[in-house]
Amino acid sequence: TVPRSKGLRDAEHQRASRIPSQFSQEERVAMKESLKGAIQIPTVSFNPGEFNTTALAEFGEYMHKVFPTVFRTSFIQHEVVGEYSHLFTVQGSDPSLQPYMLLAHIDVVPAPDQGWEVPPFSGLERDGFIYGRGTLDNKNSVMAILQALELLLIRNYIPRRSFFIALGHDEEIVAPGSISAGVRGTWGSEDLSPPPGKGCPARLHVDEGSFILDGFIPSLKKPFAMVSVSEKGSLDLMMEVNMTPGHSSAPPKETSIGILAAAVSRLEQTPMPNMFGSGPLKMTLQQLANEFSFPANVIFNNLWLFWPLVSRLMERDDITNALVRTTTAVTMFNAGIKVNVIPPVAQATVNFRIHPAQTVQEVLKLAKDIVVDDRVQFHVLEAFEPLPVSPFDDQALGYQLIRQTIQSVFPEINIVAPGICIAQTDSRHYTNLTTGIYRFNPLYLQPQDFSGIHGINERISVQAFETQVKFLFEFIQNADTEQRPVSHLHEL
Ligand SMILES: CCCCCCCC/C=C\CCCCCCCC(=O)N[C@@H](Cc1ccc(O)cc1)C(=O)O
Ligand SMILES: [Zn+2]
Ligand SMILES: [Zn+2]
Repeated sequence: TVPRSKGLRDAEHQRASRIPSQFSQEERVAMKESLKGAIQIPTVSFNPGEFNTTALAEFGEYMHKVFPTVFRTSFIQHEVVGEYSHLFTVQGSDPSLQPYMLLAHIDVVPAPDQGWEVPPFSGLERDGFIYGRGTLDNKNSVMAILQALELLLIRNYIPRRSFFIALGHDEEIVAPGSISAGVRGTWGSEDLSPPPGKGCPARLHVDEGSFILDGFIPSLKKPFAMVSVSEKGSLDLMMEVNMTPGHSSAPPKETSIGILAAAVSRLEQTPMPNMFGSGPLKMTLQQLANEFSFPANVIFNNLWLFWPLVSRLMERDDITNALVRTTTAVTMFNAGIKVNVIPPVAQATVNFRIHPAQTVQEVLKLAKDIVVDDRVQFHVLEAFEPLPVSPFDDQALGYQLIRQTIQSVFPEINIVAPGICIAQTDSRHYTNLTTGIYRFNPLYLQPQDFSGIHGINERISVQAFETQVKFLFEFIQNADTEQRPVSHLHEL
């Protein structure tokens, strides 16, 4: 712990130099217009190596235009990494303080027009919401981080603790993560304990990957903040059936399409085992137990007895089901060359999101045991193991900084709980550099909002975006604390 005198000075310093997170009406209008402009640039990632490079280049110029102070501040270094990713190094006044990293991504998934109330790249504002692809995933974070920094700099802020802002351009494709590869390249090290002066100096990473969750669990009436201290693994498995093509007037009993469709159907009809009780979920629910109304509070305070009931209830909803098991999503099916030709090949791709209690190999074996057809070939396209759990006890400074900022910006939220991200984030590329990886977007999220992520009518309220800027404005200042991680190998 920091000695009292130093701690006191630290607190006094914090009080004396604290910049209030109050923004003028003009600044609030400007920040929402900046987000709209960002949404209008279609920075779509399609497949590995298939990006809208024109839009990505335009976005780089756009950042210079809307955040001029960030780009002209002498203690901020900006580097373009991997052609379209951006790494900002903000040099603090106290080099003895371990730096941290804020992550976000510029690229978005495609958004066909159909189903959208407004065109997905219009950035139109309706009833207090800004609509568009990337408003939640993840241009809101890109713009909020840079906006908060711009507003701090305009108010003559000088950070004490250095930090990095890593804005990737390929998060939405399975890539080596150009920004992380670039960052590692910049720091010249791949390992957790590099020689002095080498390696990733940032021991705290904050990325997308959770929210203030509102309405995801029946009988839990109050929203709570879940900070993801881990994330599920993933396995992209391509299944293929090859057969001799021929005239469709004399077809075999089963074609390659029929064989593969049956295999895929067996996978869909046979969910992976329910792993409730092993992984961060139990911790999340135990922290929430007393927030539930009766009798749920009794149930969640006695999971040793009621866990079979809880695990069954959580299976009923797609989102909470994703917390208790490895999920199976058949996302691509390609086959056939012509209506009167027996199809030579059929391919299907299955996207598994792996529960922390399982491994890639275990899921692969389970899938083969479910398909149980040696005419089906298996090809692993990409795989990531579930990530380690980052420290979240009272000594974990990174987690505590996030918790502290949540409580100051969202005073109405009285529960901050660790949890797991059911999706993947760019932070998966940094696990060999630090264990202090946290995923949290300071936004309220309701189930219907989740359907907008990679779906239709993705939107963010103007007020929520302003609050996200406020959160980062506060977080960056909170991180200036002189408190240091305790010696027992804790990261920030
Ligand atoms: C106990 C309370 C209930 C908890 C309810 C949880 C609700 C959902 C909350 C957060 C989900 C996080 C979604 C935002 C981050 C998504 C980031 C993303 O889309 N990542 C891609 C990365 C990827 C993976 C595989 C690929 O081939 C390409 C990209 C993703 O799809 O995961
Ligand atoms: Zn994302
Ligand atoms: Zn995404």
